[in-house]
Amino acid sequence: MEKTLTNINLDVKSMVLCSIFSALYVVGAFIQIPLPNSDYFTLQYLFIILSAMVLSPKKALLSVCIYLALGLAGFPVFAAGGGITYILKPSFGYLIGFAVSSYIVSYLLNNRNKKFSNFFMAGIVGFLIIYVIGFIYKYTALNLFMGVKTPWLVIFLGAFPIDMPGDLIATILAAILAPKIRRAVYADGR
Ligand SMILES: O=C(O)CCCC[C@@H]1SC[C@@H]2NC(=O)N[C@@H]21
Repeated sequence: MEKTLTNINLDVKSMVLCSIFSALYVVGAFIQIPLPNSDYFTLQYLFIILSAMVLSPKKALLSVCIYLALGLAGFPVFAAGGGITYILKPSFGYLIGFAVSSYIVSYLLNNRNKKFSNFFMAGIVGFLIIYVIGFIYKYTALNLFMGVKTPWLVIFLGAFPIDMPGDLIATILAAILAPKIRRAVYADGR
């Protein structure tokens, strides 16, 4: 299809947004409360879900991949630093979950009515993806890679009192903010 000036403008706009979100994941990782069992309450989740609600599936995934590449290359942009050995850390599963959920949440919203309930439901799917992948990885990392015997209940209870309620509130916040950001950014009502 022929590229019009408007198409190019929109593309530049979403690429800029994509980079802004990658930077926000870094900021989100710095705003944190360290918790037991290599867990951290951070604002990464809020920005991941928000970007998935605002960007197209490929752009949302790209913004997370840029972030992961920066961290794995050694920049201390994750909650506990960075570097290739970060893949052995118990919290790395959440980072994988960010990539998977960013694509799926955005995909679920494609061509959907942009009402709060659709944003919220898609966000809840993202929440479940991040926690399921995060928990399985954390269990494997602690029990197998690090040899620290940790039952599933301890993994679940570690995230239950602070992370999960915080991220449910973040999902609501993202579902409220996303339609407003989309209206401001996409003049074509996407
Ligand atoms: O090591 C990292 O950078 C990833 C940290 C991930 C923290 C997870 S995301 C889901 C849950 N909610 C939080 O606030 N913390 C955990």
